[in-house]
Amino acid sequence: METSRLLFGDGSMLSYLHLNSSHINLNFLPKNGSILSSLYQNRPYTQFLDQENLILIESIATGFLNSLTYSQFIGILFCAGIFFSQILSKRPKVVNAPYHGYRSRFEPTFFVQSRYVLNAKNIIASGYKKYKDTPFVIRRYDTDISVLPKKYLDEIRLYPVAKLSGVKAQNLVNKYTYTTLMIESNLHFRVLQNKLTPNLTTYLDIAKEELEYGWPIDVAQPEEWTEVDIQDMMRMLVARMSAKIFLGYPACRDEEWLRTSIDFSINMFATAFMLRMFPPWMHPVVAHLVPTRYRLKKNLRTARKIIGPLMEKHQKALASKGTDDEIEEDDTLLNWMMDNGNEKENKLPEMAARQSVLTLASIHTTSMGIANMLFDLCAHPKWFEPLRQEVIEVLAETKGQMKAKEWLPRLEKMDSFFVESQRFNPPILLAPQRLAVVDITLKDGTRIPKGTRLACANSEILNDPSVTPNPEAFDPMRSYRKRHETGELNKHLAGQPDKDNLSFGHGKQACPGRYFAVGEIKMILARLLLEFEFKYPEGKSRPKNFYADENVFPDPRARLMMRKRR
Ligand code: HEM
Repeated sequence: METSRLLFGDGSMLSYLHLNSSHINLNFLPKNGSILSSLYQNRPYTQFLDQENLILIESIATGFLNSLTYSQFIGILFCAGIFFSQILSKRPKVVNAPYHGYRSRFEPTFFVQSRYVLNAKNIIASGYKKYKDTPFVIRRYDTDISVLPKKYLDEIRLYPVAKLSGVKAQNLVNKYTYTTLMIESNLHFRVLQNKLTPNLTTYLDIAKEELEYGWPIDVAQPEEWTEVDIQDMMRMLVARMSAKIFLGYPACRDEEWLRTSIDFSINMFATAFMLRMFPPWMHPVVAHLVPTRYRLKKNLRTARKIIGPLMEKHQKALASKGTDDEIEEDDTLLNWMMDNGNEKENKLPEMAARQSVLTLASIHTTSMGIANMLFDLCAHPKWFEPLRQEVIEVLAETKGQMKAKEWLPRLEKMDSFFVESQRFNPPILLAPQRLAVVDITLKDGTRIPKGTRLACANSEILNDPSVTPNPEAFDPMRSYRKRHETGELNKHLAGQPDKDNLSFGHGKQACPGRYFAVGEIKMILARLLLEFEFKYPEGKSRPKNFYADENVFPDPRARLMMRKRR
């Protein structure tokens, strides 16, 4: 039988394991002495354990270890590693803030962290209810998160990114998901803030061209009621529209890029989620065992293959300016990034990774927003007609031209519906999230040590009766009424962060793509409402949301029935 040996102990004690293909055989030396007695000799424990007890404990331990297979043994070592590093790792928190989520004071932290994976909603909700106006701390595998009450938001938002960083608080385990570049430079943020948002309606019109192209391809066109995967359809449409504004033609028609941009987010999320379950010291090993990380690498290779020629083309176009052979090109965000990026940012691997990161931020969040609105409409079908009528009226007013500048602010009821749908289905339960880069003391003396993870319970704030009266009721015209009753027509709109609605984050670091997202969502929903009818399949109702830590998803198995409008 083939055996291998692992040396155990501290040299003075020669003990070794014989490992064969199935089970572990322990041969401890010295043979007659006991491993425990060797271990404990000259230690104070010997006062409490006589020789007989030590031998008994040793024989139980030896028997147990002998019964293990090699892989079980490694598994146990692995779990023990995780367990102890959870206990020993340094996890800064707001000073004096209580931990929340324990069932009893004897419950091991590892159990609380494990419960958080699927049960974050209940843990955050009960913490918010209990502590509301004071900070409390929740425990995730990889970190503790100090949840701040909203009274601190005005103060927090004034801190610059160098002191309270949103990007450093992202849960992407950057080193192993190739996203360190997001921390090193904010080109992806600047392009959205300085180019996309100031030219919002121009880019929405550009995106609309791609919507029209993709419509007959991605959206089923059934004459009779047909079951469809609406989430998949929406992802594809949004991926096209994003590709159009970021990369332009022909990349926006390249099936390989569209698939890659959708898959990248899934692989990134799955990789980061897996890694967060293990302590950082295990990441160099575990990262190699996570299959989605290999897919992520493949996605990045594809991104480089597709984006490389686009970058070359832009360089050539720049060189041709003012010559007789001037090269024409699309007005893309990639071009802006190249024109405004430094040498490092303009290197192909970095640019390709950054474009991929932008798809991560934009595609799934937006497509989930549309799918959720359709799920809510089917659950409350009386709202189909008012929203549809609004679209028809706006079309009539804008003489069917539907330029974004004109229709975007007019779809007020749809806007209000989205705000309510997002209240019930936030993409994340904790927003904004920040990492304290330095020690901070707030005006009331609250101390936030460097390294503390901070967040607000956005979903709980939105569902607080003091913010949203009768929060259990799905009342999609809440923000519409609020705006018209108070005359604050430019407030309470979707995508406008305020202290009571943190769905897109808060302050200067709030989502830089939010206005584009809202525009895209309205554009797609308007056309769906004009052309189709929707309902749930027989016997089905609104699908429940899924939770993974604080992230929220619609059930991926959920289906809708659709047919062309009659
Ligand atoms: C319904 C759709 C969307 C939702 C709910 C959403 C939500 C968010 C939230 C909550 C944040 C964190 C903000 C903070 O920490 O204060 C964020 C960040 C971000 N979002 Fe969005 N987002 C959406 C769509 C988009 C789109 C369409 C884009 C791009 C066009 C985009 C680009 C980004 C980027 C780049 C960041 C990270 C900024 C940074 O590096 O700090 N998002 N988003």
